[in-house]
Amino acid sequence: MNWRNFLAPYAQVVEELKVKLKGMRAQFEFESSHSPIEFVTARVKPVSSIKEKMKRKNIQIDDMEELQDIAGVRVVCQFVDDIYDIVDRLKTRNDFDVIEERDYINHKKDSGYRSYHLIISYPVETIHGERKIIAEIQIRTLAMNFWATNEHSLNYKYEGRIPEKVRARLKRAAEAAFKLDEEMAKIKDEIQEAQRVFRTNKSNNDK
Ligand SMILES: Nc1nc2c(ncn2[C@@H]2O[C@H](COP(=O)(O)OP(=O)(O)OP(=O)(O)O)[C@@H](O)[C@H]2O)c(=O)[nH]1
Ligand SMILES: Nc1ncnc2c1ncn2[C@@H]1O[C@H](COP(=O)(O)OP(=O)(O)OP(=O)(O)O)[C@@H](O)[C@H]1O
Repeated sequence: MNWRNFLAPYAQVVEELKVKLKGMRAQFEFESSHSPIEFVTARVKPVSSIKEKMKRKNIQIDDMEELQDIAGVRVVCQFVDDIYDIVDRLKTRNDFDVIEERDYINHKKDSGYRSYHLIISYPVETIHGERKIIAEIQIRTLAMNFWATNEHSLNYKYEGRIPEKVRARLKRAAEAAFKLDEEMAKIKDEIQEAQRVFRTNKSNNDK
C-alpha cells in the first residue's frame, strides 16, 4: 500500500477546506462584530488510526474510501447557536455537497459526546482529473471541544476501555459542559457587547 499516494488528495482537500473556513472566519471579523467561528483545525487521519478503524469496522483495503473521516476539519464556536449558523452557511455553499448530517447535539452519543457533523463530497483537482473526496466537518462549541479532547485522551490511555467509574464521571462532565453552554447562551448578548467594546477600544488604540 502506497500511503503517500493514497492520502495525497485527502491532504489537498484538508488544506483547501482549512483555507476556506479560515477565510470565512476572517470575513466575519471584517464585516461584523461577532464571528461565529472561534478557530478551525484540520488533519489527515493518521495511518495507524486508519488501520485500527478498518479492523474495528471490518473494512477491506479496497473499500477504504468508505471511511468518511480520512479528511477531517473541525470548526470550534463560542455558542451553540453559532454551530447552527455555520451549518446553514455550509449547506448552501456551491463548492461541495453535504451528503450526510449528524446532529450529536440534540442526539448526544452514549459516551456523552456532543457535536454537529457534516459529511461532504468535495471535488478536488488532481493531475489525473477531478476526484470527489469524502470529508468530515465537525462543528462544536469550546466546551464540547474541551470535553471531547479530554475524553479522546482517556480513550487513548485506556485503549477504548475506560473504567466504568471514569466513564460515569465523563458523562457527568459532558452534562456540566452542556449546562455551561446553556448558561452562556443566556448572557450571549452581554458577552458579545463586551467583546465589541473591547475590539473597538483595541483598534482605536492601535491607530
Ligand atoms: N472524543 C470523542 N469523539 C467522538 C465520539 N464519538 C464520535 N467522535 C468523533 O466523531 C467522529 C465520527 O464519529 P461517528 O459519527 O460516530 O462515526 P464513526 O466513524 O462510525 O464513529 P466511531 O466508530 O466512533 O469512530 C469520530 O471519528 C470522532 O472524531 C466520542 O464519544 N468521543
Ligand atoms: N474532523 C476532524 N477535524 C480535525 N481534527 C480531527 C477530526 N477528527 C478527529 N480529529 C483529531 O485528529 C486526531 C487523530 O484522530 P483520530 O482519527 O485517530 O481520532 P478519532 O477521529 O477519534 O478516531 P476514530 O474515528 O478512529 O475513533 C485527534 O486529535 C482527533 O481529535
